[in-house]
Amino acid sequence: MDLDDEIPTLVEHSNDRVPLTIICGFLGAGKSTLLKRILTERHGYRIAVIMNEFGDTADIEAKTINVSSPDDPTAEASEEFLELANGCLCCSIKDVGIAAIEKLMQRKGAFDYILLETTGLADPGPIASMFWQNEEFASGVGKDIVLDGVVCVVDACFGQKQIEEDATYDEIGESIRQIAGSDVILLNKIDLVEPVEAAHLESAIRQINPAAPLHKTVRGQLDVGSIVNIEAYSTRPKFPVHGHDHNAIRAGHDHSEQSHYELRGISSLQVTCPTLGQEKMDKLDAWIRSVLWENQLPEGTQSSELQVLRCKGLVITDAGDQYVLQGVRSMYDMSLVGEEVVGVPEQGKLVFIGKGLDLVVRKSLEDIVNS
Ligand SMILES: Nc1nc2c(ncn2[C@@H]2O[C@H](COP(=O)(O)OP(=O)(O)OP(=O)(O)O)[C@@H](O)[C@H]2O)c(=O)[nH]1
Repeated sequence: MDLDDEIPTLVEHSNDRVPLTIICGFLGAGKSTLLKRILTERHGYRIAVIMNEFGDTADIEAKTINVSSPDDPTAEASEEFLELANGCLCCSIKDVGIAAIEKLMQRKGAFDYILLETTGLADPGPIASMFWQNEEFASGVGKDIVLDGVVCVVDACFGQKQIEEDATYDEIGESIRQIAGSDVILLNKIDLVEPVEAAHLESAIRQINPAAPLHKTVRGQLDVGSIVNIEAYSTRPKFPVHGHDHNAIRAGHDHSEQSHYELRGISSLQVTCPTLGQEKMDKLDAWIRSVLWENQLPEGTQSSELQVLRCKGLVITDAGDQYVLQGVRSMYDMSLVGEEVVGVPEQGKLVFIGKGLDLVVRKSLEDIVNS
């Protein structure tokens, strides 16, 4: 295989793009409830929401605008736009693919943010990759859009069961992929479970994705600012501090009852790193390329089924420069943080989420950053 063919080119984003957040989540977890709330609440954002169905929105004060083509009257039933009193624009389209987004972008100017519900598109990875990296897309409708982040709604009632079922398959299950690939997690329907159950599920989620902030919600009630404009793909990652570390399971070190997720499903690897000189930066880059592109360690060590779904990090050089690592599957970007960021942390941090991130992989990475 010619590796050069496989190297993805990252798209340069211009500033006047409309940010887009992908909302994924388990079936019935509360994605539509969250979106409907956003569509009716006064929050000051002009958000275009793409969802597959309106459901019972008769109570939403709105006028229906039919944008279907006169040449294609059959499209009438499947595409609808509602302009809402709070400035939001609701877009109901059966297919949430490119065509839907193209239709929406014809109304550019009517909104300054897009929320995309991924009903029927269980794994957010491919769509996140499309907005982030796909050059063909970027030269078309994508030139007006920038990926802001991925939000996952987890059902507090059934999330635990879902994760456990997914963890028993050889392949990484959908719910685990969703949690792994997200930048913000909503643990919804918290009103329906006992605190101890919620804590248990939170631990399982933390084990899969320790890097995403988690909000416990009832009917998706939270500050809209917690899920929009988080700039997950363009700023320094904000690693949450977990208050209950005895609950938060650290991958690779915990042998509690939940460690079977690590064996069968996916786990995370977190490594703090001191400031790095150029040589170590180069080695780190080579390590990331090997792991993300070739699914193996640079020294050629075969690690069982190594596969990274998501990575994030902050790396600080000896010169005080800060680089942000962002990765979705095989794509990654290591970009210099602009001077507008005040204050340089003393150490960096790297988080990898995926399969096969065992102690051998940890040691290989630690050897580079700590040597
Ligand atoms: N008690 C309770 N019910 C909720 C909550 N959030 C949503 N629901 C209910 O759960 C059901 C499913 O919610 P939806 O918002 O349709 O879920 P969804 O994720 O969009 O579902 P799909 O599109 O089918 O995947 C609905 O009956 C909601 O009213 C919550 O926090 N608490």
